[in-house]
Amino acid sequence: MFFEIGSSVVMAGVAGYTFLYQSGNANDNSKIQRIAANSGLTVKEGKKTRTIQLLRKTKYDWGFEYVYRVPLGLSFSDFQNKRDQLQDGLNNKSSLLNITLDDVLTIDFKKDLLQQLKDLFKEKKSQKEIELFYDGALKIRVYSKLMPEAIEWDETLLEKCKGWKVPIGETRDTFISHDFEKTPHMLVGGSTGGGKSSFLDMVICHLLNNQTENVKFHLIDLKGGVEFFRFKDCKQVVSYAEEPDEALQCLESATNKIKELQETFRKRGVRNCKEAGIKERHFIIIDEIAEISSADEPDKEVKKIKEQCEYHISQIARIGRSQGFRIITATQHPTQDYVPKSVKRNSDARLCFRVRDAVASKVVLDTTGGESLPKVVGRAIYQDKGENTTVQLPYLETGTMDKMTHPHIVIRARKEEGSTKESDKTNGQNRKEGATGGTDTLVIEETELS
Ligand SMILES: Nc1ncnc2c1ncn2[C@@H]1O[C@H](COP(=O)(O)OP(=O)(O)OP(=O)(O)O)[C@@H](O)[C@H]1O
Repeated sequence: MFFEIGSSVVMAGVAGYTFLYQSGNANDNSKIQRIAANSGLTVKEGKKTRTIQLLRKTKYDWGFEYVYRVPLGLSFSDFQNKRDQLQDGLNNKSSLLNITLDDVLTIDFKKDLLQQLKDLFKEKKSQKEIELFYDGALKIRVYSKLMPEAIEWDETLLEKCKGWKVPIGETRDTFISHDFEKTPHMLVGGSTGGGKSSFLDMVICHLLNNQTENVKFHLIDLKGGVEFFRFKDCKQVVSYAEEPDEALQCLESATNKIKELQETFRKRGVRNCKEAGIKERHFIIIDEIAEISSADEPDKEVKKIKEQCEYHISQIARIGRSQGFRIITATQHPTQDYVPKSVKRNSDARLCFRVRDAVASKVVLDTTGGESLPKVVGRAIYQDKGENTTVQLPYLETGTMDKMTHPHIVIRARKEEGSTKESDKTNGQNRKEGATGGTDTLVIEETELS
């Protein structure tokens, strides 16, 4: 009897909170409209003052999507500028609870009820987060669960992402990865400090560990080597560049290899590396592609080099996939000038960190949204074959990255003393690729095994 009364009280309490939560949702539309009106998102038409008008409301697992007609005279960016007001307004009731029937069923009535309720309420006390989109109508997504603000990389991700998969991150309720075998080329864009290079580093570490024997890297680090230097002596790195002329050598050697393979495939009557039984995959990774854009280059000679780089990038993106070549390009300046059309056309995967404005978002994603991401490092919109998902990327810290890289480092041949830094590196690489004409004096190649 006592148990029945107790459990009824508990259920009634929980139901009360659940109602509060649900009615919170029910009120979201009127709140959004009030916030819009109070924060000046209105236009005057004669004597009337107009604001947004609800067209439809749809419930999803993650929350609700409200679609509004925007009065003439207001633009999407007017709403984006008021994103914080809209979100804060929806959260001004401090105790919104997201408790479902499943949560209630987890309560064990034989144990300390009060403690269990306290724990449940603590866990379920939720804030709402919003995202804005525009496709002729204003869409406001109200998420009932916050995205994680930071995720530490851990070793279980190596198990979760087998084959040619790499982690992308966590959504509000699931983990997603990217499969370079299914979608080979990727464009990564976002303002400075968003997490682009850290993502590229994580991709390299994953593939070094999960595809040790099959992966080949062509690393082009135009940020002065600060990002990829730790990988340059890895056995799997077949070419490495820090300057546009070195980048050209890297890219040329990649296109030559593609053409060589095309010829072999033709002779063997096979269409691609899968049919040819080739397990090797080449990753050309370029961190900051804007640095090899010919668009604003004043120096004639350098411009020529950059134009050739663009030509090779375009070739690799267009014809490389059947030969097992994948290209990942990253930029903090996503503009039409800096991202070659062929890269965009052929990169079915996109990763867009927060960008300055809708124009930049459209360059990366072909749609707006990247400019409305919250200012959270590692937060991005992942797009695979046109479908967008907001994710929080895991962060692989430097110490762990070094530990993962260390077993793959080999001692390379060094060039004669007095050689320039650039030719030193490329000669070492060319020798590895089998090119002739190097003047190396020392040939040691020692692999440290884990
Ligand atoms: N997923 C993440 N989660 C948390 N912190 C991160 C994440 N990724 C990067 N960071 C932090 O943000 C810093 C900047 O990241 P990163 O260098 O990758 O940015 P970026 O977009 O490449 O910037 P830039 O274009 O200026 O080089 C890192 O040094 C790290 O401290």
